[in-house]
Amino acid sequence: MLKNIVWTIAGSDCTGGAGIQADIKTIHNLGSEACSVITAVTAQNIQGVHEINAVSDDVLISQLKALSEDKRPSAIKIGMLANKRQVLLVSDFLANAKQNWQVSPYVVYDPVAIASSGGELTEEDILPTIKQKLLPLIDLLTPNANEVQRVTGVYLIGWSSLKEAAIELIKMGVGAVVIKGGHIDIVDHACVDYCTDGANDYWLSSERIESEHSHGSGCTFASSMAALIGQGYLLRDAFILSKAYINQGIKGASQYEGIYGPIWQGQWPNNITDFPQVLTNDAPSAQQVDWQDDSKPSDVFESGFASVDTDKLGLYPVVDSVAWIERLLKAGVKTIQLRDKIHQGQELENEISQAVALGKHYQARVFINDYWQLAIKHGAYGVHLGQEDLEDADLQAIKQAGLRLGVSTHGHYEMVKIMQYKPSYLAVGAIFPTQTKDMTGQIQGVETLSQLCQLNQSIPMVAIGGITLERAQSVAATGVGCIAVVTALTQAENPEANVAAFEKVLACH
Ligand SMILES: Cc1ncc(COP(=O)(O)OP(=O)(O)O)c(N)n1
Ligand SMILES: Cc1ncsc1CCOP(=O)(O)O
Ligand SMILES: [Mg+2]
Repeated sequence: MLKNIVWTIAGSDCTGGAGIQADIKTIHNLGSEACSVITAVTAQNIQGVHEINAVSDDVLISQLKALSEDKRPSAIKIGMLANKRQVLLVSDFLANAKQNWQVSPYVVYDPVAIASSGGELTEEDILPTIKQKLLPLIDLLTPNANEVQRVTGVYLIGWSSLKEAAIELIKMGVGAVVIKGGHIDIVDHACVDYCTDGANDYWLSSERIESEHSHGSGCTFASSMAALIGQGYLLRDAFILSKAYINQGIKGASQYEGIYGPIWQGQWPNNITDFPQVLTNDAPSAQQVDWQDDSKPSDVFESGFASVDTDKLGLYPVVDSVAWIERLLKAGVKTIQLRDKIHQGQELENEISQAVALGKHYQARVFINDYWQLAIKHGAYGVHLGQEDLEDADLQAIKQAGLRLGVSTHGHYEMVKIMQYKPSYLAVGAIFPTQTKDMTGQIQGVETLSQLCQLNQSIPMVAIGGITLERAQSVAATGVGCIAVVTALTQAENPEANVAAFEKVLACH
């Protein structure tokens, strides 16, 4: 299989902990192919950088040219640029690539040299050239606190100042920003990172890990973002995965005890304890970091929602009428959802009450999609809510009424966010392209489903979207335990036979 190619344009760190060496290890270990363009050969050790040794313009250009011919990347990570000429050369190269290549590369810039412009990593002050030429070509900038302050002049003295600084950076032309929290001292016990593309904000918080081994963490983080976005992960998912990768790397670096050392560029992060918490306004983690003035603790986080009493919900048809509910319950289905997007008013209420009654009659788990008030009123087994539905729903009322709660998620970020609510199940979708609902940009694939199942071992999981009988085996092999389907039953020649066939596949896992 062809791997996704990622370039790193950066300086060599002879200790191997940062720079191009850290980038290559990260990109490779996260499953992409790493190509390198060396800007400088630094001589450094624990005491500091002794020499920069920028490569000549010709040497820089020849590397870019050679790789352009047959190793075009999906993403490029830029680190150390040693002087103004290098900034100009790389900017011209990127402008041309973005305009003329068939697939425009996603460019991540870790402005590692900015804080020391004219100092230990650059020959002269390169900041004005970077602002003028390079930043407008950058899709994602990953500065730390010092770099933010140097570029924007905004001092990070409260959480809102991160937003303020990011807006300034986006005005300078970058597509998105991650402000890394490692050097932000607004709170001392947590490390809070902020990501925005100007339209959406993502906040993560991890317990601060006290360590002497953080050399190379900025290079590693930016390379991880480039590798993951190059592989097709959304910004928010690359963000949380990269943060987990850094946490794993700092914890895993203990073999260098006693000296200032590099973080570990390990394998794919699949341990939930390495993942940060997603900050939401009402979550306990938000209180712990004094996140927003209006954030208030919510009781909803104190205990979980009612249990579905199994970790494998089996086949889960999602249907739009009482007639389908009755037919499939008769066929032996034990978990089913009424997803009625047509009826309203009294007709809708009648559908819901009949669906609930059928569930009781057949001793099956009937979930109601969207209409949580009517689900409570008619004593449904549970409700299923999407991400947007959650904003308006009274989760405490659903919990107090004893209803189970299922929630749709689309990737790592949303899954970790929703895990805080301890719902009765977590649905992941769409696994494959589907005709039933517009899921553009949200196709997860079996590999991501597998990663998510490995990460979340505490809440039952459901896979949905484009799952046919032929694909059921590969989905069930992820360990998901429940397959939700619409058309694989409602458009089947023999739905009853398909129910039995799906159940057979699921029973083997
Ligand atoms: C099991 C299951 N998973 C996901 C969905 C989608 O729910 P939602 O995101 O609320 O979208 P709509 O179904 O309302 O269009 C689901 N219904 N069931
Ligand atoms: C409701 C929903 N949510 C995510 S994908 C989807 C549709 C699944 O339908 P199908 O099984 O026909 O692909
Ligand atoms: Mg919904």
